[in-house]
Amino acid sequence: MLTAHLVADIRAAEEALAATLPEGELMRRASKGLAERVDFIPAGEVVVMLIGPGNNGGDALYAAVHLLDRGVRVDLCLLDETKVHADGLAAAQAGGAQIVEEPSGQRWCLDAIFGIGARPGLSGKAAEWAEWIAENDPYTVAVDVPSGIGVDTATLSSMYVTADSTIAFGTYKNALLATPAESASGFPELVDIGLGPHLSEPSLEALEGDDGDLMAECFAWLDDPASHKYSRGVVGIAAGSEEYAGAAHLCVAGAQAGMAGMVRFAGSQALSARVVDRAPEVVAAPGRVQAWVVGPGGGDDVGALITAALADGVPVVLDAAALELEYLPGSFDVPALLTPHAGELARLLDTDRENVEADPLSHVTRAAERWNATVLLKGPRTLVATPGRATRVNLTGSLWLGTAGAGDVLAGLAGSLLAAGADPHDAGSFAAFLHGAASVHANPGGPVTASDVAAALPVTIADFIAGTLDDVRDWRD
Ligand SMILES: NC(=O)C1=CN([C@@H]2O[C@H](COP(=O)(O)OP(=O)(O)OC[C@H]3O[C@@H](n4cnc5c(N)ncnc54)[C@H](O)[C@@H]3O)[C@@H](O)[C@H]2O)[C@@H](O)CC1
Repeated sequence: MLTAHLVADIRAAEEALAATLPEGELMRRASKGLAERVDFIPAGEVVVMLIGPGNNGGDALYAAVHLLDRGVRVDLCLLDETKVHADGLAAAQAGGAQIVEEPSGQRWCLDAIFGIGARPGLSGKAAEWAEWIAENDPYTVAVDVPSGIGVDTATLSSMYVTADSTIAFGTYKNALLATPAESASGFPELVDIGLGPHLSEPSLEALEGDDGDLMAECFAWLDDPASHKYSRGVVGIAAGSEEYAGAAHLCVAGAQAGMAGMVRFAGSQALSARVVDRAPEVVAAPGRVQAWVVGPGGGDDVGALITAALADGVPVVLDAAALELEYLPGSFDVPALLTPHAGELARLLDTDRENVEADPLSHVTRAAERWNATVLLKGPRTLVATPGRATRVNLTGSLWLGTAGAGDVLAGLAGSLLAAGADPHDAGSFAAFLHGAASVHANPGGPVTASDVAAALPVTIADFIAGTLDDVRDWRD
């Protein structure tokens, strides 16, 4: 699992660690790690380092010494000559770094204007440098975080640096993993400076390919050779309508590909007949379920279906047509997973889609607290927020997953994990992870249909549990 921490927690950890180390050791570790991570810059090339007033600039100045040692030339642009890491500057200059007035012509750039001490936005010289990067497109490496973005909020500002890669120290920051700020960080890499034992709970987590054992832990019956379809759980699907019959099929396909032992379908006689015709394993008779999925492609009866599902007192997944304010209780008293996209979440929170997209972390957290539920906000980096838990951000999948019906498959899959024993936070985040991974497996680098994704899920799940899943992260290089 990748983890990101808030600035205040990182500072506390750095303080605790620094107290156990010789003076300056942390910056030595950071700058050495930084220099190692940019070893692809060839000797003889010129790197321009944009140096701000704090320790972020200090990291780059000490890294300059390593680069100079191996024949890379270093130009330094100082944001403020009166506020610069003096010892770092002296070391870089002693190694042969030149101070230049402004960046011009260099093909390599290190953004060390601001690190975790940054306030969002850039002005004056820093803004001019960010414009120079945007116009001239040098290969840009951000030191710890790209300057100008909201480090904790993962928001963008009116002016910020867009990097090709970011070398982060100690832990990821929210801005390196969550949208929209992650788009400015390029490919983020981590340098271990020994912070781990001093870090508190993460603010953000991201599942990785080798986290299959975490998913397996959610399902006690996996260890029981005598488990049967009912011990695996029954998921009830109330999806589809005359107009959107396909949603019923896709939601059922997602549910069948998941962990539950049985799928029960609740719908009109005509729709039920179609579903069973296509998926003969589905039971279309009333009966007990361990979780309900309500809403994908839903029609006029969605309100009644939600009322019936909630009356069962079992966990629920509410998606699409079910995500109307009038249908939701003031606060859920059953485990609930809501799966809106940005537009649906905006409607629920009475705001605009643009506001949600500009600051998804705060909106998804607000909604989770407002309804005492898990909220899975679908998007290029799907977020799963639950009160009292670290929010999870999903890194699998690609833009090809933006296809009709993909959400129906996701809702069915999440319901299947919920019915099989996972809590809504795990069900939502593992479903998002598997859904993205399956889309990559189904056709790496090309178009997929929602049916392709559902079809690729069982093997993806097997690989994930076995720990043999290929890298399915989409760092969008
Ligand atoms: N604290 C430590 O022990 C370590 C810190 N490290 C580095 O230190 C960085 C943090 O250093 P600092 O706390 O000095 O903070 P920064 O280097 O991020 O700089 C903060 C300074 O910039 C100013 N500033 C911030 N945003 C601004 C804006 N938008 N416009 C104008 N001025 C702005 C602040 O007023 C402050 O003076 C980390 O990101 C990391 O690179 C690493 O060396 C690892 C160890």
